[in-house]
Amino acid sequence: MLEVENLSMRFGGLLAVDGVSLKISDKEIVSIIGPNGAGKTTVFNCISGFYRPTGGKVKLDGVEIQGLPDYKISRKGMVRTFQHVRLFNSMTVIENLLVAQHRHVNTNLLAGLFTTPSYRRKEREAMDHAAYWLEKVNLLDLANREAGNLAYGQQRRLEIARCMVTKPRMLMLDEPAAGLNPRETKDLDELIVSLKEDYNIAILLIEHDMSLVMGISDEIVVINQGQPLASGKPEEIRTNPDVIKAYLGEV
Ligand SMILES: Nc1ncnc2c1ncn2[C@@H]1O[C@H](COP(=O)(O)OP(=O)(O)OP(=O)(O)O)[C@@H](O)[C@H]1O
Repeated sequence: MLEVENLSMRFGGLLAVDGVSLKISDKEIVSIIGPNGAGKTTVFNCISGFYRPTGGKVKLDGVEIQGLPDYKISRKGMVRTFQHVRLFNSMTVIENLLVAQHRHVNTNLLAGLFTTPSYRRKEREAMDHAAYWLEKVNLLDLANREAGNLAYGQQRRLEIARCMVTKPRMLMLDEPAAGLNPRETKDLDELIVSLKEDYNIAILLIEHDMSLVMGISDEIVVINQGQPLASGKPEEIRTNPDVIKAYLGEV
């Protein structure tokens, strides 16, 4: 589905990403790991259209999409979360999901002004869809709370629901377990696996929690100082001497 070939990104004199390649198929979980500052988020930013890569290709179903703006990439079904939660804090939980759906579909201004039957039907569908995903991430009871008042773990789940209401093919999660307690991490683990198994979503994950990564990934890509260090199945990565050295070097 998605192929990243020889990606590079330069910021002035710093080559933050240098020759990174990866592939992800439908219904696959691929994780990008590496020490702090390795270039993981920069890879995400290049794939999701926040940066125009300096070099390399990003292909979706064989079609090059590198350099397209983020909103066009998300309309192709590739959506992401951020390292730091970005919700509309003063809106309610459910409003956050309704806005996400509106921003994703082209809504007709006139239909909205005159509240035509088709507009009302779409509104109802959006509401049902939002409620469905709130239930799935265990936030339905909190639908009318202000998003900014939710606990941190709940905000992270709301972010995932906000991606899912747009019916993506691929979800890109940037450190979703950061700041979660063990119970919340376990719930997140189950949620991610369910998105893959039950909704056929491809998931690209950046995560520092190694037990989460090792437990759910089909494939792991390791980058170090912007460059590819290793890639393979979790058991291959766990025992790879170069990977062990890169991580020990960080401590
Ligand atoms: N917009 C930018 N301008 C200049 N330098 C940047 C920019 N974004 C990232 N960098 C630099 O690129 C390098 C890689 O950063 P990046 O955030 O991609 O790493 P990371 O692997 O995601 O790190 P972490 O695990 O700490 O989040 C770092 O040296 C960082 O300072």
